[in-house]
Amino acid sequence: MSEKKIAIFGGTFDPPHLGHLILAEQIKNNFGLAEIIFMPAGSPPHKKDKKISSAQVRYEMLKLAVKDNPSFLLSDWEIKAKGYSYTAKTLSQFVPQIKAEKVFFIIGADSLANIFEWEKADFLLSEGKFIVFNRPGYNFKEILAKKRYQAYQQNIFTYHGLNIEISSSYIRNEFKKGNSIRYLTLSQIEKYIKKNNLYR
Ligand SMILES: Nc1ncnc2c1ncn2[C@@H]1O[C@H](COP(=O)(O)OP(=O)(O)OP(=O)(O)O)[C@@H](O)[C@H]1O
Ligand SMILES: O=C(O)c1ccc[n+]([C@@H]2O[C@H](COP(=O)([O-])O)[C@@H](O)[C@H]2O)c1
Repeated sequence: MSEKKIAIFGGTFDPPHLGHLILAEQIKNNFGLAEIIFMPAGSPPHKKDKKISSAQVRYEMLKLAVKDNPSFLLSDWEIKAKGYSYTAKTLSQFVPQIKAEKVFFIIGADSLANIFEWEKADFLLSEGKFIVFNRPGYNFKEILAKKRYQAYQQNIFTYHGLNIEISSSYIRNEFKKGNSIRYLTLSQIEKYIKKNNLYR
């Protein structure tokens, strides 16, 4: 029997966009993952001073995002956990509960570039496995050539798929300006944003 591989895709998801879905699907295909667990951060540690939508709202949007893909699951674990959503906590407390031979974290190249600012980064990179998707403006080779990354190369799996320029901040800004956000996210999420009067 082949080993079951799954990944956790953590993020703020304010809002979830097509980039998140495209990269998750591409990674699922290319790494032979059985499932991807989308994990909205309850309290994102690096967005302490930023105005973000409530965890409940971000969770509901993500529910709409994953509902048509049976391989995309959703977890409220980081939302229910107390305090900041440190990935080190998710690795030590949530990952051991998962029934799979291999568990990866999915991040974008921008997150990889900042990972040494994360809580317990050395623990994360030595005990966790990261699948990293390219992001415009970030170069895998340049990031990984830095000395601090050298010891952890065996736990960092890069995947170069499509270059996707979409970001949640772009969507929020466009929407705020009164511009259409059609085709940047799913239509049901666009409807949700309008109905709940987000980002105005
Ligand atoms: N277009 C993209 N290409 C590659 N990685 C992405 C892309 N969008 C998001 N990610 C990755 O997905 C994870 C969650 O991202 P997040 O929910 O913060 O979206 P974002 O578009 O980066 O948001 P914001 O613009 O508000 O910073 C992060 O690890 C981020 O690097
Ligand atoms: O653990 C940390 O210190 C830490 C710092 C910044 C980001 N993260 C996690 O990285 C993921 C992407 O974060 P973000 O802010 O780009 O949406 C999300 O799961 C965050 O909880 C984690």
